[in-house]
Amino acid sequence: MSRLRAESAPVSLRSVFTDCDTHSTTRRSSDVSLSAGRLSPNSAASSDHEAKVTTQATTESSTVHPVETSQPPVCAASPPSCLNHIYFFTRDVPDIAPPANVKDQRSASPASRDESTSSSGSLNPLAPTFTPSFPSPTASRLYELREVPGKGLGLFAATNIPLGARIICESPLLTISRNELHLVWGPYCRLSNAQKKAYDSLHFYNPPFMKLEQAGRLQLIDTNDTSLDADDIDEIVRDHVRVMGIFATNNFISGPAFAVYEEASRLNHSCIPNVHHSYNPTLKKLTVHAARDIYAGEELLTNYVGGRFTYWPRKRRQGILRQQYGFQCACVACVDRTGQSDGRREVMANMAYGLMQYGGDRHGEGQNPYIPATVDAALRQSEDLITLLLEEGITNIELCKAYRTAAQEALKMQDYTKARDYALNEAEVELNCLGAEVDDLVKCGSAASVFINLVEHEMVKAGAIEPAVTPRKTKKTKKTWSERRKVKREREAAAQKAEAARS
Ligand SMILES: C[S@@+](CC[C@H](N)C(=O)[O-])C[C@H]1O[C@@H](n2cnc3c(N)ncnc32)[C@H](O)[C@@H]1O
Repeated sequence: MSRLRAESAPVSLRSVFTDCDTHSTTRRSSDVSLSAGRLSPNSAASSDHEAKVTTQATTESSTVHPVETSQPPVCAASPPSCLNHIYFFTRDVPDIAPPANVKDQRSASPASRDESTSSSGSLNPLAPTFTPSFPSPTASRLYELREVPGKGLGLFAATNIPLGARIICESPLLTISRNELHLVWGPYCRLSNAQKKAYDSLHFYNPPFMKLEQAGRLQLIDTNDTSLDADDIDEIVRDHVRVMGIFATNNFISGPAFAVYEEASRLNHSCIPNVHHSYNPTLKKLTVHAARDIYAGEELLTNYVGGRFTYWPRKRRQGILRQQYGFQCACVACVDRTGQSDGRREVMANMAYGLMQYGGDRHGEGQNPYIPATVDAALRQSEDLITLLLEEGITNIELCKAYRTAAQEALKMQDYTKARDYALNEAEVELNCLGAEVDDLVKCGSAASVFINLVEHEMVKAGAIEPAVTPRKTKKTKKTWSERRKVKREREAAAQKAEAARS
């Protein structure tokens, strides 16, 4: 997570949206969503809110990029990432670019489909309904902390958790405003004793590239205290290293800041996560949602390195995780020696990059067989990307982005029904990953609900649907799409509960 001088680091997720700077760090078009949004380990995954907007290819996890510099150390993880709501393909995605000798592997892809099945065949990406199969849980606490062999502590489902359920909604324990680890000491000293105890109990890792000891000593030079002897200095440096190392290993990108959480920082990593973490600027809390149905007893696993890292091959992902967090990932995707997972991810990277190039800067055109030649081909490629994501078990913000792209291409083809269906799927995934409080995305114009309105507007213009009857103006404001959806979900959950009680 932490690194020295993160500012110079690559982009963060947050920076994904240039023109929507409510949470400035979070969205900027040139970033892709990287990771979970932590500076360090965790930072990658989650500033989901941020992640949604970005491009798919460029992001980095905040934590993950070590910066070679002689500056004082900082948070590694941070660069920018926030994954939360940011998604979308933009133009600037060099990191995801396929190598120059890229070959068209579509035909080799396990999920490739032939032309005859392209839009409506058995791999129909419209099929998923994202409907949870468990009733809403009644337990007040959905998870418990347990030891996990080889991983330290981790969080486990204490009950069956349905897709989309909010598992954690937590305020930060310690926050710093920039990704510079030396900033952690001040806020740490201001914690209460109980908070310090909680902080000190979190996992400590000292990533060698962060040179934390050097950083601690530099901080002491600043104090210029001549009364300290060598032992005092060693002890103080050890304390600084511990406090910075804990932050580096446990922080999440949290809006414009970086924060460590008492509960969420216990989440371990998987490259095929079953939960999605994201900082919610409306709630000012980190939320963790079930990205699929999770059975009681399963470990809750988030992705420390989301965004563009999603598409990286196993070795590259593992390298980052080893460097930043000091562990060897042994998730299903990382132990797959058949090459299927890596093959899928490589094809997905090429497809995502080709779609971005198609929609924007066609740099390298002619060399990249994944730049679609027509709108129809772009639609099919985005559908294939969805299929591959689903096959790989990735049901988070990257999937949102892919649905949006498919919906946009369908709209260009004036296939309004399909455009709306994909937009609705995107909205489902958004709701499952982020919850209904996406005011920041609505404000930026990137929320799924905003896009659905646009699609419906186009449908009305084309005469495909009747215009909605304009309600008489009253003082009461109209419910947003996501609010209506939330109410519907609550009703469905209540009905399921009643049904479960009856049986
Ligand atoms: C944010 S902490 C997660 C909670 C931590 N396991 C604990 O005991 O508090 C990150 C650290 O957890 C461990 N970890 C996370 N995911 C892991 C995985 N998939 N395999 C092994 N260790 C993992 C690594 O030591 C990593 O530095």
